[in-house]
Amino acid sequence: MQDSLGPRIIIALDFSSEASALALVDTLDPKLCRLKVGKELFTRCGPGLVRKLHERGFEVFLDLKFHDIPNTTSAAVAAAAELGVWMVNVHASGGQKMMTACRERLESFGADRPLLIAVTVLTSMTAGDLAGVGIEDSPAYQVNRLATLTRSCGLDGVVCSAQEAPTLKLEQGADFRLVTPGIRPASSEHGDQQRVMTPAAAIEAGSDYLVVGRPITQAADPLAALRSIVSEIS
Ligand SMILES: O=c1ccn([C@@H]2O[C@H](COP(=O)(O)O)[C@@H](O)[C@H]2O)c(=O)[nH]1
Repeated sequence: MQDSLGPRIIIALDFSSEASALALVDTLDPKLCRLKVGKELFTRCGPGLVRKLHERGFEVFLDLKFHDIPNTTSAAVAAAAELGVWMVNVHASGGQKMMTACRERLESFGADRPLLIAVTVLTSMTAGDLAGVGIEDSPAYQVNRLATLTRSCGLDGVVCSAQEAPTLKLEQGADFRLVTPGIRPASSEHGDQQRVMTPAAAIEAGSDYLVVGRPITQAADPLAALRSIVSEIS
């Protein structure tokens, strides 16, 4: 699906080496997808790998989920902006002062700044997992609470599951970006994901960007798996 949002699929490059990540990337087309670099690949390969993805024409979501004091976190998102990434994220549970500091720090990058979004409740978590960290509310309630805080700090959107997307689109507005992992084509195993949805249902629910990892990266033919998802949401 191509519209004003650009490619809606973000492939999670959860690989343990640059060689394995680039072997996949070199089969892909930047017109069909963006790429996500997360904690393992970035910790192993660093900013140089992000530059190689940029050289190949891909926009990069740097998914490091920063969570620290405002001074530290805002400096980290500025470093991501200097790297030229398309999107960067923090944890909404870092709170109002941390998120506001990050948003303000990115203002100096003007129109070239990355999109800044916040993680609400991880898609691997259930109500029971939330209770285990002292939150007795449902995932849907907690996601909406953190999304409201995120929007009030002026961020561009949140990471949530597609199951929460219909409520968030209504309550937070159409322009507030919803980035949804936990995407599972009907035939795919859920693995550690708990709050899941199929690609077509996620778009129908109001997701702006679908984060897809293993259903593509572990497929026998990753490009065919990507094309199948692009076709499903078109
Ligand atoms: O709530 C969240 C936040 C981030 N992720 C990340 O998305 C991908 C999902 O990969 P799959 O293989 O499709 O499960 C992965 O990189 C996570 O770190 C998430 O799943 N949920």
